[in-house]
Amino acid sequence: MTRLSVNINKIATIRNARGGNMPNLLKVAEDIQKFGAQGITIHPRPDERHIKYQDAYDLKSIVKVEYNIEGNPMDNFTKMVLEIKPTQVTLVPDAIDAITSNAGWDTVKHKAYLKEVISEFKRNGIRTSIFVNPDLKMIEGASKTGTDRIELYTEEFAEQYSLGNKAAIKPYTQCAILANELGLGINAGHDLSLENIEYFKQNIPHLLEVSIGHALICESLYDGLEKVIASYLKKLS
Ligand SMILES: CC(=O)[C@@H](O)[C@H](O)COP(=O)(O)O
Ligand SMILES: NCC(=O)COP(=O)(O)O
Repeated sequence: MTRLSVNINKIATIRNARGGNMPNLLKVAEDIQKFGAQGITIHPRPDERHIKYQDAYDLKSIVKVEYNIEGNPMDNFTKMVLEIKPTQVTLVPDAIDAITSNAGWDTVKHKAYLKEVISEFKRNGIRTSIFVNPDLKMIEGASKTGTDRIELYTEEFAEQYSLGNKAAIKPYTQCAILANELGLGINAGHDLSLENIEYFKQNIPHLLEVSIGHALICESLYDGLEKVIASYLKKLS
């Protein structure tokens, strides 16, 4: 089974548009869990344009399933994660002003740095995952950082799949096979959707978890969160 972790950044985006508390992020997180999602993901960014750091703290007592916090391990972020102690931290090498995540780690170049931050999180009982492009060298590099898992960055797959290029799955499959051989757990995310998730799941062995936000919230505008989450769960079972 592959677990579904729902990224709720976009709920906070809508809330922040008016400065009030509608929609109520905590209530939505509770409902998403009630609808069967096995995880809640947030990706607070330094400008707090969607998830605010305070949200990350407030969610701690609300999230009863896996709590996954994503971000670049800069000082404020690291301090917050160490205080909250979520189930998992996913390290993403975002630039401060990135519109959204747009690259994985260079796990060879940043091996020493990643090793250091990963060991600090793990010492505190937090599972680690690092965001990587589907590149065998980066998977090999990841295995030398001590991380528990990798998150395959799926934007390129999603883009190519939408254009009809199903062969774009190949590097992802190869990376999943290698990651599993090297003892790494496999997560994936970015631009996954109801359209592409089934094909992705069928072609990625040992896929433990997907985190999905943007498309899932857009799909829910038409069909509602409960129905959309049920559709993902069916495709991931
Ligand atoms: C790592 C990843 O792919 C997602 O967390 C994505 O970056 C969502 O972030 P935004 O909602 O800010 O686009
Ligand atoms: N880690 C990926 C994530 O949390 C959601 O990405 P997206 O579905 O919003 O592109």
